[in-house]
Amino acid sequence: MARITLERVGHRYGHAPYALEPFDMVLEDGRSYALLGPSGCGKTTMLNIISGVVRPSEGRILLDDRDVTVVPISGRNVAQVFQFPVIYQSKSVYENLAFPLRCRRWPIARIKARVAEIADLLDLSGRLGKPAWQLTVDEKQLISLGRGLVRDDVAALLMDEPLTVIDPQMKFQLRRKLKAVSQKARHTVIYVTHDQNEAMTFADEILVMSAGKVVQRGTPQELFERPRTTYVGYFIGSPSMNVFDAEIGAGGVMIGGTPIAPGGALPSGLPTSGLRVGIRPEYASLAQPEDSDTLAATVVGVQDHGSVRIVEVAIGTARARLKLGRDIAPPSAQARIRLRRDKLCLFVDDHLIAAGI
Ligand SMILES: Nc1ncnc2c1ncn2[C@@H]1O[C@H](COP(=O)(O)OP(=O)(O)OP(=O)(O)O)[C@@H](O)[C@H]1O
Repeated sequence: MARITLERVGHRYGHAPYALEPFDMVLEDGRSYALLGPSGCGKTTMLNIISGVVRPSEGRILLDDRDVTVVPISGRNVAQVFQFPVIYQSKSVYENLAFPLRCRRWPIARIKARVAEIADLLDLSGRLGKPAWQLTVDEKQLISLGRGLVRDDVAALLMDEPLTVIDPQMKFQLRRKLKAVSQKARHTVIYVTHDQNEAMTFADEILVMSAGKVVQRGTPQELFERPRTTYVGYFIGSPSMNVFDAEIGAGGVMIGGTPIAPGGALPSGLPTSGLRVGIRPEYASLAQPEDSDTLAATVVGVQDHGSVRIVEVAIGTARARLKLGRDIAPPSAQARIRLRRDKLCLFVDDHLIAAGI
């Protein structure tokens, strides 16, 4: 496996604006990374630059200490799995899985053992003798995944939305298996997805992208607790972070004239405008009678999500959502809301300046 270094790598397609703005990044050997962001933000471009499908218009790429910027895909020793199955239809499942190993001239006994291991992991053991064309589309995609995983000597394993065609019931289980096998092999994995749950369960670190830039990288917990911008607050979490316009007054940070963290230590030199407060729906609750510094809210709607209820409220002109356990009775039309002050995020011009006040 390899450490991947991107030095001032940027890319434009022809004369178009940057699809990927020049940036520096090191992806550590043996870790798994998810590239997460909306359509068109540059995820696939970054993946293709790392694989060698796209030559960046600027910058250098290194696999460990080897500069591979102009080395084509065939010379980079990377495995790829795409959104849709890429397999040999006329070959058997066994032959499809064994093919990358035969190309590396592995001994037959070792090939058999490795194919058996991967087939077992992906529940393909009973179908090894079948021609691939006889399988369903999600079974074919399992073969593609198997072909990506079967070699344990690749520099990196690159996956572009690999579970798109997989049955939703199977996705969760498969994500766990993919993570287990890549951890065991100490693969350096880069996994492109739109789906934050997929990113959170699969990756050691998530790279959140927006408009050709990596706007934050971190563990799922770091992105959840300390989003560097309101964009990351909105993008990570379900429902997304509540963000309110706020002001500084005699009572400290205030929302619509109500102090929410009186006496809290505030960063010095706060501007008088552009201040916003973010709170995750998980950290907002219905206030108890003894709570002080609570916000008056009008309940707008309640959605039942099985194990939790999402309660939407209006606080002055702002809207917010709360995530309440089923053991908590849904509120009546008027409610008071408490925000956990240790979980408040303070943003100036949409950039985080303090978490917990
Ligand atoms: N071959 C190409 N030629 C010209 N422009 C391209 C090409 N491939 C991508 N782009 C443009 O580059 C930008 C980034 O695209 P990219 O496919 O990397 O984004 P993405 O985040 O992977 O999107 P999606 O999730 O929809 O696949 C987009 O504006 C896209 O239109």
